[in-house]
Amino acid sequence: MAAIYQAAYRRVSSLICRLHSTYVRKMRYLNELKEDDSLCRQAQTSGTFYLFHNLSPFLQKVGEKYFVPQLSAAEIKRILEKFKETEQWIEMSVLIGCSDEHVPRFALDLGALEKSVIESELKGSFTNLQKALFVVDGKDSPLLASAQSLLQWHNSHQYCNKTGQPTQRNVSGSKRVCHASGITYYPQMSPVIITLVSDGSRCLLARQPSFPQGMYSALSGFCDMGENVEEAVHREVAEEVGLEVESLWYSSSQHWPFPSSCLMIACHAIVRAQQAEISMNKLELEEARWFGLEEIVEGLKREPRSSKQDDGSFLPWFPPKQAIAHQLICEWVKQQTSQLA
Ligand SMILES: NC(=O)C1=CN([C@@H]2O[C@H](COP(=O)(O)OP(=O)(O)OC[C@H]3O[C@@H](n4cnc5c(N)ncnc54)[C@H](O)[C@@H]3O)[C@@H](O)[C@H]2O)C=CC1
Ligand SMILES: [Mg+2]
Repeated sequence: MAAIYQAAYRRVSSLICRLHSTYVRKMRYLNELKEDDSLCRQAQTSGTFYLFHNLSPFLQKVGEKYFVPQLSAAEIKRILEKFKETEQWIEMSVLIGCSDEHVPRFALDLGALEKSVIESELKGSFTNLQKALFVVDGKDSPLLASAQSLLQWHNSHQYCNKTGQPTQRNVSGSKRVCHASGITYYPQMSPVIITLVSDGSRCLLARQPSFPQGMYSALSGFCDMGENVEEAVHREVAEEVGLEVESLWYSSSQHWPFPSSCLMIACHAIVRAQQAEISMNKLELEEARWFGLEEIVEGLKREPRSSKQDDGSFLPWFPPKQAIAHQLICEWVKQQTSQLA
């Protein structure tokens, strides 16, 4: 009897497994790789690798386009042999995802090896992440950003905060453990709110002194300990421009690797048109002002290069489409235009 139940159970389980979508199977496989060291070690032999050098990703240029090559384990071994290094280096890679066909993807930083040798061998160049994110295909930039953030996290968490002893990573790189204290460290992100404030017909954009000339963006700020998203939006708007938010709603979120792993939580906020006088915090901002719809539409068309005028001043332009600030601004334009229609 028990055997009949077992057989029936196996049939139902395998049917459920087949019914699972490609996405669900992929996520379950990735989770297994994170947890199971021997499975992950085996996966490294059949996976593909994104290369980094001191946290700069490796890109290849074909014509005017930049690509992020995925190298096989065999190609990595060939490069390592050039340096008379062993394939043990592959163990320093971190798991960053997998294809729909379950080919795992890893990121590996070869920062200790001579950059120019790798570049000429693989015919490409290690490019600063800030530049790389804006020149590669849209689907590759989130992958590069999260891979670099994870590599950076490992670099800065080599030692236990409590004992000062070296921490040991698991094979996938999803955590580090201090065996002396038993503390497990997981990769961290800092929550940051980014808010496009509107008074109903205009939106508020600001400049930090570090921004490139002419660029304006939505207000942003790190969440304080214990704060929820709504409280952080209210506080940042009050702190930076002296306004009181009446209502707000969530738009979307984005992982942002600068300065190190932020989770950008994007919201729209409304302030009362009668109480919209800006009182700017000069310690944080260089300029903050209201923009009308027309000026925003013009600014969205403007390239950073074309923003400089003959008298040396700069016309306003906004963050590129890879930044969530851009999305907030486009959503506001859509909202305003639909109101006008
Ligand atoms: N993807 C996007 O569209 C945009 C992303 N950002 C990102 O948002 C982040 C935060 O924006 P800000 O307006 O500069 O923040 P902010 O208004 O909170 O000011 C930054 C200051 O906050 C303090 N701070 C508090 N917690 C911090 C933490 N965990 N890490 C670092 N500093 C902390 C520091 O004193 C720092 O100088 C920046 O890293 C920036 O790169 C900003 C605008 C657009
Ligand atoms: Mg700020």
